[in-house]
Amino acid sequence: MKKTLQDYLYSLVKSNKVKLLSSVVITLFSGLTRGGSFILLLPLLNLAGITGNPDQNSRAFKLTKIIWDMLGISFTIYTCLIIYVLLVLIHACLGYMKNIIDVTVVQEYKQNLRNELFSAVINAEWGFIKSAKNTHIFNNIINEINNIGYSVNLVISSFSTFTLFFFYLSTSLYVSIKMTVIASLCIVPLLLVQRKLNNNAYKSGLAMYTRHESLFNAVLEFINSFKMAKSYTFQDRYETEFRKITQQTVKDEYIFAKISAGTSILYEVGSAIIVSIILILAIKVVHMPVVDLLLMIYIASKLLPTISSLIRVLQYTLNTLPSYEGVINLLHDSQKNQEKNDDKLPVNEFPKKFIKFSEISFRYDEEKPILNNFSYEIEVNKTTSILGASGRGKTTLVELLLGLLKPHSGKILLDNKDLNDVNLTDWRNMSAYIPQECFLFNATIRENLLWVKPEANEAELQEVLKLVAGEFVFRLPNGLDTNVGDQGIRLSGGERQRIALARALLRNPKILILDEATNALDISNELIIKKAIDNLKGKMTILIIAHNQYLHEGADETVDLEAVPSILYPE
Ligand SMILES: Nc1ncnc2c1ncn2[C@@H]1O[C@H](COP(=O)(O)OP(=O)(O)OP(=O)(O)O)[C@@H](O)[C@H]1O
Repeated sequence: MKKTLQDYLYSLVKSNKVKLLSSVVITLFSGLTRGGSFILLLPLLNLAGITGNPDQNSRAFKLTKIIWDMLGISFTIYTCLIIYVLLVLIHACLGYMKNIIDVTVVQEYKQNLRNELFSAVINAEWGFIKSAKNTHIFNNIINEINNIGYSVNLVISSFSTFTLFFFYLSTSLYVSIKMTVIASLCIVPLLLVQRKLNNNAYKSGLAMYTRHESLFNAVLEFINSFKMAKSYTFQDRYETEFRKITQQTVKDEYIFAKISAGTSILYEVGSAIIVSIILILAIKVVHMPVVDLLLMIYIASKLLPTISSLIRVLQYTLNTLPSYEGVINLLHDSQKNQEKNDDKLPVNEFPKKFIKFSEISFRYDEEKPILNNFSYEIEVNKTTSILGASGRGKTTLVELLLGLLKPHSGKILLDNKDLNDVNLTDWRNMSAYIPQECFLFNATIRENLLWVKPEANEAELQEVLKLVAGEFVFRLPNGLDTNVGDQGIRLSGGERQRIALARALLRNPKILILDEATNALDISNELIIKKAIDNLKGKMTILIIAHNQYLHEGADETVDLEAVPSILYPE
């Protein structure tokens, strides 16, 4: 906890040193002007005769007089009031500047952290992303960083409380060292009790972090399975589950509120006791002058709340520390699993002869090997069918070929280049992969198509749509400008697949991979797709995975994973 807190504060300081320093300097000046205006009140009371005749022994009076003499102005009630108003004006302007700087620091800190995390996640290996939980990534990027932002805001705002704390402390020391030491000793027991509350604040933050993820999970799972949930009439089940989580969230918040309120009580009562001790000692033992005694009480009544407010900032920071831990852990894990491309060989040309799986072994986990010493050679510009029962590893094979997954041993050769040594961006730019669940953005059909080739013209779009039986688009009232809804929900499954196929062809790939890409189509549309694929034969390398037999008809080669003895099938 202590180490993470240090790392968090260090990351904050490192994030924007100049602005943070400006904020501290402004806070210092702001504190001085505020303190100055407050100190002036006592000599003013003296000068007005409210606290009796000017008490020449009062330290506050002497200090003000020294400053007036240095400024070369006469020490009257009028000059005191003019300086007082001026100080308040400067204080307000500095406060305005500080607010602007603080907001910028918080927003820039959040923005940098969020950008860094997003970039690390998006550049991480597919194998890592596949094993991570979507809601974990989603919650950290969206929610937890906002949470950290609130804490950053509080930490920065506490600079002014810090300045005030040091100001009151030094004034208190100036007025009476003895009394200040006694008051400080009285605070020690409060700080000891406080430690336990701090630990509880961190633990409650951990519980809240887990709850946030459950909440995101519940919402996302419901959204993703909305149709199913409705058709199975499971709304009640979802609702009960959701209510349970929100109820637990309220409990977590309640626990932290209790910790925070407990701290307030501790310091409120503690302050009253300390002020009473100071009063008795100042009157009965030290025999302080009246003005200094008033000043001392005033300082104590101000100093103790600043300590209490600093402690509450610390507590809130500890409470949000699990958010920081979560974000940083995801960031580091993603960075450890980055796809490294910079030092790899560029792939300027598609392989001329073959793509070869050479003694490939792969498993997701130890007990479940998918491929074991698998070897196979795909001839370039040929059409290869990949056969095998469900769960045999057909998609895994394709993901290995695209470099999305890494084999545990063996090589994938592009002619004689090892896929491991080549630039994967170059390699993937030559391919078009249409997975089982084709993804469409919540945008128009045109925007979905242009995603792969922004410069494509209208004729190109129409051509690829015609190739894959996509003419239905032209009959839609808004044609290519029809919005497809979330994940293409406003289209039928078959229509979605045809758009995805058109998109793949628009890319003009060197290798086309169809992974159950037509399983939602009726026979007549599938025949049109088959004809389109037949027309592409010989022009590009094509891999077909399909449960439907006749899509494989006419393929140049067939790899039947059922018949490959070197494959250890999962049980
Ligand atoms: N991320 C993962 N973690 C663990 N096991 C996985 C993971 N992804 C896939 N598998 C397992 O690996 C095996 C092969 O999966 P794969 O998707 O490659 O099969 P497939 O032949 O394409 O199946 P289908 O025809 O049903 O799509 C399956 O048993 C699957 O459960």
